[in-house]
Amino acid sequence: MKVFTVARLKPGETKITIEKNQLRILDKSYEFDVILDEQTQQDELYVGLNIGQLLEQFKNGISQVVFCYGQTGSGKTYTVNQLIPMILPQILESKFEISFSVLQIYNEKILDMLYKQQLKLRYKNNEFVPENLTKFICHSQEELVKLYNKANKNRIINSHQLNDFSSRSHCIYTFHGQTTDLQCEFNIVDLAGSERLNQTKVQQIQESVEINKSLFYLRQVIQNLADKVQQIPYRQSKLTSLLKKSLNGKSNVVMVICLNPSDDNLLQCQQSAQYGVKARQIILQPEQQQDDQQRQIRELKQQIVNLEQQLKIAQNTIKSLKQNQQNQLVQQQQNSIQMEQINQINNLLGQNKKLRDQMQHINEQNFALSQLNHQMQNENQDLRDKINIFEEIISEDLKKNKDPFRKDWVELFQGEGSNYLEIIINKLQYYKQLQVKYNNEKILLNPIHQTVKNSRNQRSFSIGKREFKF
Ligand SMILES: Nc1ncnc2c1ncn2[C@@H]1O[C@H](COP(=O)(O)OP(=O)(O)OP(=O)(O)O)[C@@H](O)[C@H]1O
Repeated sequence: MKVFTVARLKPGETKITIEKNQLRILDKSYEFDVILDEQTQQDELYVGLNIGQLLEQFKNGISQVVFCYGQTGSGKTYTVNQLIPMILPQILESKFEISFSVLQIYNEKILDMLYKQQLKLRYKNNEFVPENLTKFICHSQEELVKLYNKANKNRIINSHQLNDFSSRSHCIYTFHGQTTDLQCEFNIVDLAGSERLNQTKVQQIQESVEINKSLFYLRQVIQNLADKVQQIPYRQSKLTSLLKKSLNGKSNVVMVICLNPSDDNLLQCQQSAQYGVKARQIILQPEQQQDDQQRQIRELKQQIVNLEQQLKIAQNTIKSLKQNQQNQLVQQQQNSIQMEQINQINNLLGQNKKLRDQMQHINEQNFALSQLNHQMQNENQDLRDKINIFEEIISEDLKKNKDPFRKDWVELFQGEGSNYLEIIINKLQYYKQLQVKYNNEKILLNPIHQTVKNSRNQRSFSIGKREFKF
């Protein structure tokens, strides 16, 4: 897509001829997309400039810029004045919030036409922006008309030799469209007239020098854009700086070449037409402009949402960690209680084992004791039997007056003594020892009483109820 170029002829006698979209000026031909002759009416201007389509594109967020270029008195302001009233009612019929601003560049100074103040140019986000430019938000056509008239009233107009109502400044009318995420502009640029210096009064020379200088730089920018030169010298003038965003290829551009076709202006017409032809070579790729500020706000808002979500997750994590910590504490307490219980159980088991060992030992002792008891009882019984036998024998012997210490008794207790008395004493000692060993338990039925010595140094002992003295 290229810059759309339109040639518009001001009414008047002329030698310029039109063949389809070719303009013949003197010996040269110039091709345009559309040529509007001197008879063109306002509605035909609307169609010729394709305004309906420009407005549609604007409503889709694509910026538009219409330049009116030409020598002084060629009908630039006339064209702009026809154009803007046709745009006003329709531009409000969009999804955008519309605000309106007007600025002019006069002697390289930028002036706010709605607030009458000089503005500074600031380089921001790769663009030149007039600082503090007044933008009035408009909701009705009447508001827009009022502002438009106010701006025109403030515009610096000077009478000079060539045009009694010549505008000596470049003027940029801008409709700003803004949605939450898109911003676009519809710019109408009424350039100051190019003229030859020798045709101007001396006191207006400074104005003309500045105008011609800025138009020269604009021509240079357009030449470089057409030739696809990498470095475009936008910074050389306020005009080219401000038009950078319109000419950077992302906006749709319409160039209206206004021609005053009278005979003494034919060379000027050739220069202007040549300018249009050059502009027609510029390649454009119009696209929607994201509102960087809004985009940043949106991104920041999204970041806030993300951070809030992360915060929530972190809070939940902390909560569950605390819960876990508490659970762990409870678990630890339970574990220590369980450990204590286990230790107690182990202690009890240890004690139990000791007790069982003791029990086992006691059982073994009991078993040994019962065996010993059994053995003692047997021995006791044996002894009783022997004592009974002794008693019988002794009583028999006593009856028969026989010596009770007979040798045959000793045979009965073989190995336990050499005589009856020794045998009895040994047995008594043995039973004593057993009594001491087994805690004086009366496990023995001791029928034999201890021997004692009497005053006559007689020893006696008793067996059962009997007493023996010797
Ligand atoms: N198409 C047209 N039909 C009728 N009159 C026109 C037309 N174009 C321009 N004129 C008249 O020509 C005169 C100069 O036009 P205009 O002021 O628009 O020129 P200009 O290019 O803006 O000049 P300057 O650059 O000096 O401001 C005005 O009186 C205007 O009414």
